[in-house]
Amino acid sequence: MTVTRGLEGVVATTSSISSIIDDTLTYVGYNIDDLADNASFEEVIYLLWHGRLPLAPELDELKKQLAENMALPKEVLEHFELYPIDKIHPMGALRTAVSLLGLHDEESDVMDEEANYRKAIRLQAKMPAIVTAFARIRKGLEPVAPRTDLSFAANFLYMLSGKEPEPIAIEAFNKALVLHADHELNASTFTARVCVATLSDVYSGVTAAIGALKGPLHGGANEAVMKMLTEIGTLENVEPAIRQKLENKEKIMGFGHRVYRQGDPRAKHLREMSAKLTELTGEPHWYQMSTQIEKIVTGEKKLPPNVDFYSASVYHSLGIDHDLFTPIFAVSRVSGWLAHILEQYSNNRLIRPRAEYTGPGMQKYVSIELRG
Ligand SMILES: CC(=O)SCCNC(=O)CCNC(=O)[C@H](O)C(C)(C)COP(=O)(O)OP(=O)(O)OC[C@H]1O[C@@H](n2cnc3c(N)ncnc32)[C@H](O)[C@@H]1OP(=O)(O)O
Ligand SMILES: O=C([O-])CC(=O)C(=O)O
Repeated sequence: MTVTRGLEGVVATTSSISSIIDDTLTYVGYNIDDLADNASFEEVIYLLWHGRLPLAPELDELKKQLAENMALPKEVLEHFELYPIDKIHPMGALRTAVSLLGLHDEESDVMDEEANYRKAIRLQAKMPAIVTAFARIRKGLEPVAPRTDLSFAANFLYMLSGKEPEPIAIEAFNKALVLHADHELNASTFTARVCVATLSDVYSGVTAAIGALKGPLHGGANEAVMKMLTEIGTLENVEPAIRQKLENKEKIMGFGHRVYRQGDPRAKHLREMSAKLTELTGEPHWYQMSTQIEKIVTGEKKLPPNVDFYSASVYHSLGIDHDLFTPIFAVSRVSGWLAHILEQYSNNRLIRPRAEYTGPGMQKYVSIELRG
């Protein structure tokens, strides 16, 4: 047996959803730069789920279905009262709420193609309501009901703050959702595919994926970036703090990537947004500190920033609590998870690799009184 640590470079499936070839990311053949500059998140959802861009009536229909399915069942809203909401991480709450949603979906275990598509719509639509309701309830505020006249991006910001968002905030948030939607066989998407390849249900696949995204080596890195920026605090502190971290062999959050070598094509869009938004909020130091960190880390370690690095200062500038950054990643990435789940069902085979055993050789069972 040859063991490839972390499955690096192992091709585990075929997929027609997204590809990373020579550091270029495409969704169904469309370059991410093109989509980031032009597409609405709803169009991207359609693209990932149907393998083509929608015609106008198809997009209208998807928007209508999403809008109709955004509100949460009362059982899910009420469950936030069951735990000390101000002490838990919102990714834990999201993971539990999605699992609970499955219990209140009569079609949860219906395994035909159409039922699975309907569940995909319901889950995609309800993720923003879960994250924003959690964020408000823990501050003693009432959840805000979604509005059918707002886009997906605008609705998220509206449900979070209770105020109609500015056009620039909607544009930035839509772009962030487009950039995070899918990414080939990343850890959380692989998790979702492994789960549903046992012919388990859609809710189980997404619940498992949320668990995988939560970790700081994956989606949890965006929150960790903001923590690092906050701890460093000022532009003057950047140089000594980062050099110290590198000397201590600490990982600098938001840098490096398993697949990209020259750089993550999504980072430049987020860098640009970070420059614009931090200027507008009167906090340009977050952007200046970030570019300074990038200069040192790329210079010293040849490691370029990934999608999580500049998204931190972008979300901060939109007034979003730092521990909601990873749940927002999930609000976008669930579109990719669902596309992969539907693709997995359509051509399923159990995913079950092998492990090379490195434990002790054959041993004889000794009864407990004779051990020691
Ligand atoms: C959406 C996303 O999931 S994007 C990734 C988000 N995660 C992060 O930003 C966390 C920081 N980055 C990392 O931990 C890694 O770069 C990962 C997890 C993204 C990729 O990891 P891998 O491909 O497994 O690379 P691995 O962790 O083995 O690193 C290889 C070498 O580069 C170094 N390295 C990798 N990333 C970093 C980093 N961010 N800072 C400092 N050194 C790093 C490692 O220390 C290691 O050095 P060594 O060979 O001297 O021991
Ligand atoms: O692909 C990966 O390994 C991680 C990543 O960038 C993503 O999930 O967007």
